Amino acid sequence: MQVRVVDYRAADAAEQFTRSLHETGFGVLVNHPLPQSLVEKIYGDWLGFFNGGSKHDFAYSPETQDGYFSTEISETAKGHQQKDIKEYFHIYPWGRIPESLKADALRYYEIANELAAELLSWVERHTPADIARNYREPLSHMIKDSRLTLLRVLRYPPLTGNEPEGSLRAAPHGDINLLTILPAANEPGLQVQAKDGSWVDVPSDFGMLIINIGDMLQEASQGYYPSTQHRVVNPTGEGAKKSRVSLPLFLHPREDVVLSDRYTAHDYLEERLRELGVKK
Ligand SMILES: O=C(O)CCC(=O)C(=O)O
Ligand SMILES: [Fe+2]
Repeated sequence: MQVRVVDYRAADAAEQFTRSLHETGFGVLVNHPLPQSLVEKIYGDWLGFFNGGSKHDFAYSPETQDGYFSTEISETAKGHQQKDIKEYFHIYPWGRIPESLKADALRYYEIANELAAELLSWVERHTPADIARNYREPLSHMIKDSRLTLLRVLRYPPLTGNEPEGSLRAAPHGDINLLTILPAANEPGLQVQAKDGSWVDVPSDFGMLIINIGDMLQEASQGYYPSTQHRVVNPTGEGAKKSRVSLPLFLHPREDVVLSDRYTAHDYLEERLRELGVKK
């Protein structure tokens, strides 16, 4: 399996890109409109935040899910026993954000959200009619005025050598939401699972943008767009001494959106957060 790298400016970009999403659950864009200088500034500034002590003043709220998630309470991927080796901060425009990091974070949130909405409209336009018939409302409508779209700043600390046997920076998982957009991280490690079970590196040259389908869109599209398992593997050699920073935006529908006969977005999210161990 090879995840397609598509030029955002190409005339057939939407077609190529959505085909990759249909076939693999993943797509990669180059020449996209997210400013790389802003991404790099956010990586650098937040690395400073994670290296400092004030992060503990922002301990996450289980109720609202905003704030800082330490390595101790970090997610345990669905079906796994070990916690991931990561810490992260959840940014919502209405949530708590460190004052000195706020302006850049909100600017990025807005630009990334706008691009994600455009990519979702590509997905919608390239859904076969017999599948699209079952969307309860247009996909582009599902995200309008959503308070739940979430920007996560992730920091995977350098490895100490004392990590529990078998634990990974991020164990295999599918994302919960509709669509995720993720600028390439500052270090490698992201892999996607092929249909034969093998793990394949996702093209992640610095500056590329990685997009993947989440479980909610898989549910709403009856599997036409698959939410593919992915993971972040542990580095070896020199790489093990370095932090890895990444910045996924998880595009979420409004919570009253009906995804399928089985689920509203609200019920789906609650169930998944309980499974991850970050909600009671
Ligand atoms: O850090 C990465 O590259 C991927 C992160 C991820 O898959 C997630 O947080 O859901
Ligand atoms: Fe993920």
